[in-house]
Amino acid sequence: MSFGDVATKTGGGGAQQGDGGLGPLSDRLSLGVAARLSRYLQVLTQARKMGKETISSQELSEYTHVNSTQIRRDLSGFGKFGKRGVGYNVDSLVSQIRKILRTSGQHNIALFGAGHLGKAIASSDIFADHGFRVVAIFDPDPAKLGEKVGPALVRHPDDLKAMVEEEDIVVGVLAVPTAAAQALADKLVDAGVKIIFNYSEALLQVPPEVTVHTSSPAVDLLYALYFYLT
Ligand SMILES: NC(=O)c1ccc[n+]([C@@H]2O[C@H](COP(=O)([O-])OP(=O)(O)OC[C@H]3O[C@@H](n4cnc5c(N)ncnc54)[C@H](O)[C@@H]3O)[C@@H](O)[C@H]2O)c1
Repeated sequence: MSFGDVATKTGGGGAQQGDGGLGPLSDRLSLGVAARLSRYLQVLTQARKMGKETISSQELSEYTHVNSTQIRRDLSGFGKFGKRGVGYNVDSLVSQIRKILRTSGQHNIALFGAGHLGKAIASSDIFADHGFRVVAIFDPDPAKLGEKVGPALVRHPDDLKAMVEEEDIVVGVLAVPTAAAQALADKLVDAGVKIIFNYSEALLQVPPEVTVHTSSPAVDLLYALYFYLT
C-alpha cells in the first residue's frame, strides 16, 4: 500500500487476492485495484463538477500519482470510453467505475460525534457527492442531543441498533475521541454494520467480515512529502 491510500484493514486478516488485472466482469477486486479505482473516481467526480467532459490517462495520473500505464491497464476494460488523443468520457467512466465498485445508488451512513469534525462532515457534500447519505448522527453529550446537525438530529448512541435497522445503515463513520472508538465499533458490529470509516487514531479490533478504513491527514501529508522528495 502506498502512503496515500486510506489505510484499510479487514478484521481477522482474511486472504487478499493479488493485485491482478481488472475486467468489468471481475467478481472480487484486489485491494490495490479497488483503492486505485476509488482514487480515479474521486478525481473524475471533481472533474465532472468542474464541467469537464473528457479526461486523459495523463491527467488522471497527475492528480492521483498512479502512473498512466497502470491507469490505462486498470481502465482497459472500459475501452470504448477511452479514445486516443481525446481521453475518457468523464460521465461514462464515473458510472462504469461506480458499477464496478458497486457504489451505484444511495448508501446510508451513521455518523458518530457531533463535534468539530462531525459537524463539518455532516454539513458538507464530501459523502453525498459519492452517493452516501448521512441519515443519523449520534453523540451522548446532553447539550447536543436533539440539535440539528447537517441533515439529521443528534441522537444518543443507545439508539444505534434500532436506527441501523430502520434506516438500512451500511457504514458507520467515527468522528469521536480515540478512547470512545472501540466501544462504538463493537456496537456497530453488533448491529450488523460491515464497514467502519474511522477518523480517530484508534487501532480498531473487528471480526473478519468487517472492514475498517482509517483516514489520517498526517499520512496523506507523508504521501505528498514522498513525491516532493523523490
Ligand atoms: N482523520 C482526520 O482527518 C481528522 C481530522 C480532525 C479530527 N480527527 C479526529 O476525529 C475525532 C473527533 O475530533 P473533533 O475535533 O471533532 O473532536 P470534538 O471534541 O470536537 O468532538 C468529538 C465529539 O465526539 C463525541 N463523543 C464522545 N464519545 C462519543 C460516543 N461514544 N458516541 C458518539 N459521540 C461521542 C463528543 O461528545 C464530541 O461531541 C478525534 O479522534 C480527532 O483526532 C480526525
